[in-house]
Amino acid sequence: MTASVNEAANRAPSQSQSEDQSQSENQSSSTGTWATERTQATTALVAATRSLMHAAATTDLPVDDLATARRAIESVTAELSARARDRVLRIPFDLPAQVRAAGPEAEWNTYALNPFGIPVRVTFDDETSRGSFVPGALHEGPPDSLHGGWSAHLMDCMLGGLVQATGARAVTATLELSYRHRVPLDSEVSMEATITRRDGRKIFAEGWIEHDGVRCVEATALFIRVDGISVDGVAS
Ligand SMILES: CCCCCCCCCCCCCCCC(=O)SCCNC(=O)CCNC(=O)[C@H](O)C(C)(C)COP(=O)(O)OP(=O)(O)OC[C@H]1O[C@@H](n2cnc3c(N)ncnc32)[C@H](O)[C@@H]1OP(=O)(O)O
Repeated sequence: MTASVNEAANRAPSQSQSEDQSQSENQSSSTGTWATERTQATTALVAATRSLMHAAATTDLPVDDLATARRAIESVTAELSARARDRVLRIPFDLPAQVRAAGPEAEWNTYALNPFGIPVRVTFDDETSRGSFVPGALHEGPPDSLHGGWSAHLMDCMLGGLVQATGARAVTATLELSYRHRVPLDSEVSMEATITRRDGRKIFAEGWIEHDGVRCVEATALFIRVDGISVDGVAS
């Protein structure tokens, strides 16, 4: 079951070669026909780009080699930009809900289509979600520690993704974090999110980031339902 959901999460729309591909891909997301070669290829390209970002920021090669590498990267950038969309590909809005419905073994791989976001493997169990990832050099704030802004990104994604997985069209109204301990780099951290209360359009949730049994970051958030707004997909 996990495999089939992940395959779906990594598949793309079927009209990848059409002139109007950007619109087709974004609009097809709510119909379940988005799974084709394009999203798989984009997922692989995004993963390679993430590795490139890490390598570019941490390389210790001689300076002359850096100029050579830069020219190679600029060449690939020009090639990819020859035909571009305005926005990144979006996942279907209901993908997290599909994963949640598939059971606690099924995984949602976040940010498969956007190298800027932190990719997290998320599982759902009723009104709780869990995820893990290994922060690295690109995520550093204080020395050897996760930047607090990335913690906020992670918590918003965990809590917001859980809300989305319950089928609610909602946006974050407030997100409050307590940074209790630094989050070290290069070591796996675990995360959890739970919906704690609903009150009309309001959905309250809380979550945390934990390392080695220590709860480093705690978050509470308020989401407001915006049911009148129709969305085909979301960029995560
Ligand atoms: C963005 C547009 C496209 C959306 C498409 C569909 C979305 C489905 C895709 C989801 C994808 C995942 C998303 C990931 C999480 C993000 O990253 S979301 C992005 C960050 N968040 C935003 O951009 C939200 C910006 N803010 C807003 O759009 C509006 O302020 C809100 C939150 C919708 C509220 O505006 P409103 O609908 O006019 O609500 P309003 O009637 O003023 O208030 C309703 C109630 O909420 C309370 N409330 C409202 N705001 C607050 C607040 N900040 N603090 C405390 N209470 C508040 C009010 O006091 C009121 O309470 P009651 O009086 O009923 O007790």
